[in-house]
Amino acid sequence: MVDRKLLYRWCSIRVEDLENHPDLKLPFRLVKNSEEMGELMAKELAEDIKKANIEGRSYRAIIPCGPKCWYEPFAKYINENRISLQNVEIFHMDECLDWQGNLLAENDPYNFCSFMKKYFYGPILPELNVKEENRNFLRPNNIESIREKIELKPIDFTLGGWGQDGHIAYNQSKRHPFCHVSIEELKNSSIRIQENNLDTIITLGQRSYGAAYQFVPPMSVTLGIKECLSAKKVRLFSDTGTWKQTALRVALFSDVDAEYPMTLLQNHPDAVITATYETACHPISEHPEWEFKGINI
Ligand SMILES: N[C@@H]1[C@@H](O)[C@H](O)[C@@H](COP(=O)(O)O)O[C@@H]1O
Repeated sequence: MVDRKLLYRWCSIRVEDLENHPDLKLPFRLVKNSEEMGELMAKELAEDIKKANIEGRSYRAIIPCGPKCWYEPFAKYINENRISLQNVEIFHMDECLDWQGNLLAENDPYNFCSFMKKYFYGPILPELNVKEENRNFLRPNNIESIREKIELKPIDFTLGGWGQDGHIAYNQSKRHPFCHVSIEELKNSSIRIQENNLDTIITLGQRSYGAAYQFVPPMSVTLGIKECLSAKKVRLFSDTGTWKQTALRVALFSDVDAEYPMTLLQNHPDAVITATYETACHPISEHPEWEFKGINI
């Protein structure tokens, strides 16, 4: 469990001092805003695919539903530069489910598959687009076949975001009173269906529905940490501000800790975290006068 005194120290670092901070556990990039981040995400993935095309090899990527700022620039970059995605295989990292573990309604805002069809595949020119059979959406009934497909060949790139507890895909901190998950178990976690944590549901309700947590899907199917971190490159990005600020500090400065799954990125040979200025700020760093008993007094 994260030590509160350490957490206070990490959250006290001014945003201006984060990049190149001597205590960083892994590379960190700061970008101005969503626009700059979307362009960077789009270009990094597109250029990596272009390189694979030139080398004449197929390309496999795990991608998220959110951050959302990169879909439009990605399609634009692909279309304008005529980069073919015909040899690309995509694995979608997670999907939301209802309380019985079933898929959501097609137009539910948390139906990741519907969203990705519309905003990721939709604007890409048909002759360049990823083939239908290479679009791997996670569903409650295809866990084994997706697992086998992923194990078949290495993944080139994992592009992702993170959640309030530093979850990658939906690999949340396991807070069950009777079931404890060690760092090693978390690291080897694979595709599964699960109940989402209460704090995940509350924060999603707050950000999407004016705190109406009643509309937030309570379950999910997710790639495990094992699949997500199996990629040669892992790039996590966030532009969604306050609900990601503390997880970012923990990811950047904490030792590996199962309470914040993102800290496992430290064990990856080529992982980079990128955040917008707003996401990298922290209220504690802006208020050195705040007093917390037993922590700074
Ligand atoms: N489980 C999903 C992740 O797969 C996604 O990457 C993240 C993006 O969040 P945002 O849209 O705030 O960047 O949201 C949730 O945590």
